[in-house]
Amino acid sequence: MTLASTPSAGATWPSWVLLVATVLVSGLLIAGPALRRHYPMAWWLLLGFPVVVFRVTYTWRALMAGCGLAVSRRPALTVVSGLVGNGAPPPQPRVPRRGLIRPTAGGFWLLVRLLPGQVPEDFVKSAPAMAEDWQVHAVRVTSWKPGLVRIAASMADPLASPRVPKQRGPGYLLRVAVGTLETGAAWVMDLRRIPHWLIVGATRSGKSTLINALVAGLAPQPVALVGIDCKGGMELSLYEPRLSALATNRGQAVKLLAELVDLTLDRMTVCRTARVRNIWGLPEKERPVPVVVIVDEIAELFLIASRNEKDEAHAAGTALIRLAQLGAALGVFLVVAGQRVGSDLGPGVTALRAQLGGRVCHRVADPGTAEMALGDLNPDALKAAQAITPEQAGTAVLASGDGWERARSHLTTEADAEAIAAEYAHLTPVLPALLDSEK
Ligand SMILES: Nc1ncnc2c1ncn2[C@@H]1O[C@H](COP(=O)(O)OP(=O)(O)OP(=O)(O)O)[C@@H](O)[C@H]1O
Repeated sequence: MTLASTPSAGATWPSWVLLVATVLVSGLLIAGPALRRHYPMAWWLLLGFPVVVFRVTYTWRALMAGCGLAVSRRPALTVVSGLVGNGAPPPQPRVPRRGLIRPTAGGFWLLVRLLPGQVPEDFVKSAPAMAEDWQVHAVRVTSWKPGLVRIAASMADPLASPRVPKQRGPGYLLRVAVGTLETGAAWVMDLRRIPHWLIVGATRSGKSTLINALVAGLAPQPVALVGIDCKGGMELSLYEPRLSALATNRGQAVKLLAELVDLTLDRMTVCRTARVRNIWGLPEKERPVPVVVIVDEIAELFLIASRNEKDEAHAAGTALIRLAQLGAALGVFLVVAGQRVGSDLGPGVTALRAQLGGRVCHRVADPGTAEMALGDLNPDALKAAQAITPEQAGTAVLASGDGWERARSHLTTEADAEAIAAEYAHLTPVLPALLDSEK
């Protein structure tokens, strides 16, 4: 009995194999472009991914050796003395062991076990070489756990045309999907997890678009939105029907911030009386409405031109810092945006930054602003932020205590945000404590 599997040299392929292969290849040639357009994931899994797996497997050893990540098997002594192995071919160097290559929506990832003496940074340095060898858009290396690194590759820039998910209903309280992360996952600003945010970016970098997306997501929720826009309200007045209060110059801002501090202190008394540590511990009926304070152009609050302004700027800075310190537990959240944020705006800025745990850095005009936004949390993220080009408006580097990543906001135009604010104007909570400040 003969077992026909792989034809030996000189043997011809059975005609049915040739027929199936011809049908498959012609089918792919005809239906391929449509499959790729309409079912990109199926296309990627059927054709792109197997090719990539082959490429990674085939180049792994040479790549590791080329990047200096392979380790010689010879004991150091034999290398020095040349006593052993004379004439024999040298043993192959050891390369780091890799795990299964797993597909993601727009790329793949794998885990790699470090060899003795290696650290994750050795692999981070080799990421550009991996991207070149595997012909992918970018490779990111992150430390997985001691002894392991995670290598993630993306085939194309997922931020070039991010997919906008359909928003269904108001979603979770204080949680808004404002864009897409580099991994293809949703970029969610969750104010209950990270209550205060600093958003920086040069002019036309995408700050307002991000705030539009945030306001559009918060407008249908039972939250109060408060605006401080000292550029005469040019940016935030668009959402005025949905704002519980709006300050359009520094005098009003100082007053409004003082009232917000008072409101926070009142809530503190309520919590203390009820013996709970934050407003979330109160029964739902007694829980005060969460307040999200959006400050556009922080520099307008801090800039000083005369002695009189110095007192106002100081008062505004102190109130913001107090809100940031007390607010998270008492349902007051801060989103502070600015084009240029530096320590030259005054000592209050650095103190405030320390309280703003979430950082979003769009393209910036000066390295100092990127340093201010990211430097204290993730110095590695600085390079990524400085590489954002004007053509990539809306792209930003996000940093928090957990790490950093690139993301792009959904393009929410001013008209969209304005329409959403008008649609949900009836949900605007009335905050008696803020009624004194000019709306
Ligand atoms: N996420 C995005 N996707 C696509 N395009 C974007 C995105 N964000 C911004 N843009 C483009 O960049 C332009 C400027 O964005 P935006 O007004 O948000 O910048 P800005 O930083 O607020 O500028 P300024 O400080 O001058 O107000 C937008 O009109 C839009 O065309």
